[in-house]
Amino acid sequence: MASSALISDTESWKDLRAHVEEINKTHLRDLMNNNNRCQSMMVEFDGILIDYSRQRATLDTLNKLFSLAEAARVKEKIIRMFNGEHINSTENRSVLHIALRAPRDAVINSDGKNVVPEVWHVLDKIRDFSERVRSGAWVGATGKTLKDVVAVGIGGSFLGPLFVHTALQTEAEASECARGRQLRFLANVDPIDVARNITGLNPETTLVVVVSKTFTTAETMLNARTMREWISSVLGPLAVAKHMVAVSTNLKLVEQFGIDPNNAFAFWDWVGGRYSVCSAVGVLPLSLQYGFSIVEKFLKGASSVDQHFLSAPFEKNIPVLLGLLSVWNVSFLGYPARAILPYSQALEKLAPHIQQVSMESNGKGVSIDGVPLPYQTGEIDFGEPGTNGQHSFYQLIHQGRVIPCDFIGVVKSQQPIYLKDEVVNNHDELMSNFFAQPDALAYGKTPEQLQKENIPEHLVSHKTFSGNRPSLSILLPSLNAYNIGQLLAIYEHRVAVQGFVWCINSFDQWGVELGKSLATQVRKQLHASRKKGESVEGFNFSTKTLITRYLEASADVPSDPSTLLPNI
Ligand SMILES: O=P(O)(O)OC[C@H]1O[C@H](O)[C@H](O)[C@@H](O)[C@@H]1O
Repeated sequence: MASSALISDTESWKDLRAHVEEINKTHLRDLMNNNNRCQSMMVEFDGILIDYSRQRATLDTLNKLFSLAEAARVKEKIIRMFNGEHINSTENRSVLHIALRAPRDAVINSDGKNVVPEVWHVLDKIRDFSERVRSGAWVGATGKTLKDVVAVGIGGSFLGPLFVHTALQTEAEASECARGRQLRFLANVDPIDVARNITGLNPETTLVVVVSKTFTTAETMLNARTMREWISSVLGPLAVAKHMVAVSTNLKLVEQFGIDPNNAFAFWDWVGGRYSVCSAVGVLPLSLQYGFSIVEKFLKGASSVDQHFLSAPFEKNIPVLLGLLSVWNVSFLGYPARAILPYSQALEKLAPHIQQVSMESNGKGVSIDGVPLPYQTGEIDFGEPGTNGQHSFYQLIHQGRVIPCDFIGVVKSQQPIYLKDEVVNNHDELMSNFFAQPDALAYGKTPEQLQKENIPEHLVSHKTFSGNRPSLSILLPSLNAYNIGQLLAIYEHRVAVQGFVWCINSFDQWGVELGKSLATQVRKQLHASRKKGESVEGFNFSTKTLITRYLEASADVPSDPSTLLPNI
């Protein structure tokens, strides 16, 4: 395919389009009868088992998807990514989050320079710093150990670390290492988030980590100034040096903010924000909480999947298979959404993190060459842990819209409970649902079955399940730091594969800019109206009315600085 031609004009794409008719003739309950098909739709790597037999696909579909991958030059694009080529062309950058978790002796070049030694230089610095803080060798301004950490950051500088932290919190080894310590995340510029995060904390024993790739993000910088104020109002301005550190690619702005550059942890422009959890963005706060050796296991898990992604043939390549199946669901079967359903409370922040990774990466309107696309890219990701979701939105998934689901289960619970009078243990109960739901979606329930059960006639249609609803099952052996790293990398690379097939740039995010610049205009107006009494001008009727109402109705809100600190 020539670089400017559209993937949707290729024979492979057209072939898949035509193939939909074929697939529409078959119900999943019939496809599931073919054991050979099902067996070949299971793939295993490094302890992880993926079962995609409940996708509305046959082996023929898979072969056609492999042809599409060839037409889109997916293999070549993967290699270019690993080789550090500037595949993020609109920002003229490499995309090398894989280098963040590469072994110390690996060689990964960006712009002719091996980046691995720099990565390990920062990792060693984090190991050293986090050990000093945890052991009490580094103390706060009043000589007390810093046992609590508030990580200030938003978007990619927040969601990934929050996901990993939430997943590790109940893991036996990690929680033992975190004993007596707290890690909190301040993301939203909403003052309520400030209040919630500092309530119960003492500045004397708190370390604030300001995390921002650019160090210009409005919300993060305001929250960082608020935290600086919180510390210095109690401990004096000199205490900031002992109580605030930073993670950024922009070390100049870190220094201007007043954080000692020696206490700044660098990363690089070849790390996209939403792909940055394996950089100091995640590694620093997580090492402070759990110790570096736990976080190193997380990096190793991710690295193992990186190697698999680079080297496994497509037929056995988990991120490639999952990515191609997502393209099949979105672009050919026409399903615009995907539900991420972990049967593990520890994975409750997986869906919010993948939402950003996937939707910010692949929600694009033009090809990587800037050509408007005649097909939709990206999907609407959402999710909640099971079984909670079953009692909430699953009704729609079972009888309303068709939404391909990712079911994620874990063989060994982080916190097993065995009650002596119960038939099954608590984790078995959870997993019974994990195994049952995909079949309920795939098979459904026919009117004939209901009639045999003597269901009253007027309820038969209400109780009918059409079935034929696709899902895939991901079974992890356990949920430790290593497995969490594997899961992360599977999703990251899957998103990349989708973007490679759709021929978009999955590594920029121009779509977030417009709203930000309009907010700047509003911010100026709020300031001018409040301080100088200027009337609201330069907005459309609707926005002017709303802003005016806001200003008028909030005129009596006190502006005494002391009221900005928590009141709960
Ligand atoms: O890390 P920062 O530079 O503060 O950026 C934080 C976030 O804000 C931006 O608006 C982008 O949408 C995100 O991709 C990014 O992760």
